[in-house]
Amino acid sequence: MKIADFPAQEEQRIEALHSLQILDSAPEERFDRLTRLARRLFGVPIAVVSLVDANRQWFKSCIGLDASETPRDVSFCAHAILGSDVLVVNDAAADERFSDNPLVTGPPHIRFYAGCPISTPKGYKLGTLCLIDSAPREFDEDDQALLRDLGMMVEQELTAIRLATIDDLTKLSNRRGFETLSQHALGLCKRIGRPASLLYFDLDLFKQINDRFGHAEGDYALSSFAMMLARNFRESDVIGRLGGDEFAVFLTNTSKQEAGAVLEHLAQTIADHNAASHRGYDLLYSVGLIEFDPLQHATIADLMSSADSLMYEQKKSRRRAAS
Ligand SMILES: Nc1nc2c(ncn2[C@@H]2O[C@H](COP(=O)(O)OP(=O)(O)OP(=O)(O)O)[C@@H](O)[C@H]2O)c(=O)[nH]1
Repeated sequence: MKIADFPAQEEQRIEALHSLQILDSAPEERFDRLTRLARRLFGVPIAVVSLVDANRQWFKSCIGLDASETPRDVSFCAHAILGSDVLVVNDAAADERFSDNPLVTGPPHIRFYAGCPISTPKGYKLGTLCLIDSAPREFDEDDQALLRDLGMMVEQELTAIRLATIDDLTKLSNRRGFETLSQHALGLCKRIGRPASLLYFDLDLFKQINDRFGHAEGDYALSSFAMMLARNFRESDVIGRLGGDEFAVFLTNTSKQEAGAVLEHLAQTIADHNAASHRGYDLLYSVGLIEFDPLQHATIADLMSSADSLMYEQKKSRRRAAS
């Protein structure tokens, strides 16, 4: 069996995949519709939207197969994402890359495979729309063209997810993405009885950056702040740009005291950035920190509203001090 090589720019590819926040998400009709359609059009028993993660392939939609993932080592799709066009394996038993693959020698006894790579707009191949049969098959040019068309529809659905939940400028979650993910994380903390905290940031005097240095510099300032947030918090924290110059971070399994320590570290990072950047202005912010209290906060919106109020108190007292 040949284990597929890693594609070029594997790290960026994985980052693009993870940024969609789609892995381990619930099944969705918009993808199931396409795998059902593929199965019917080609008359194959199995059709899958498979995403190739660091060590596994995970199935966003899987019709005709009772599995949600397999190790990457045995994945046909890990081979398919190395090319730019449909990978066709007419008879896996006669193909030395796959003949002793456990998915060929054991269930689901793959003999035929056709996988159309699914790309991001930047060209990272996240996975495939693939067809599987337990009997060998021919797959002519017309079949491949049809599979490409269906693959493009999967790409469009993935783009729609990205646009709906990711902020284009900073690549952080947008408000909708942040609320969805942090509501989910809050549910988890509640269930296992762990603390959670939320930070609500609003840049100070940001409008002046736009006014004095132009909108592009304002964009640069927002991106720099976002990057420092991303660098300072853990991967398990949810970071979002809520809109304009407002950002929030939801910290799982973190008390107010612990979040305060992370905040001090962030303050130092930003002070270092300001000292080194020489752009004619400093990045300044007000922040509200609140720990989840089940008696006060039923939803993430309650938590955000409390943190927003605290942020605003800080902003007001800074304005008073400055005047
Ligand atoms: N460059 C840039 N500016 C933006 C973007 N989104 C919103 N803004 C601007 O951000 C500014 C936010 O306004 P405020 O929050 O009132 O500005 P501020 O100067 O930080 O005010 P305080 O919070 O009271 O200190 C507005 O002027 C918006 O036009 C963006 O994506 N890029």
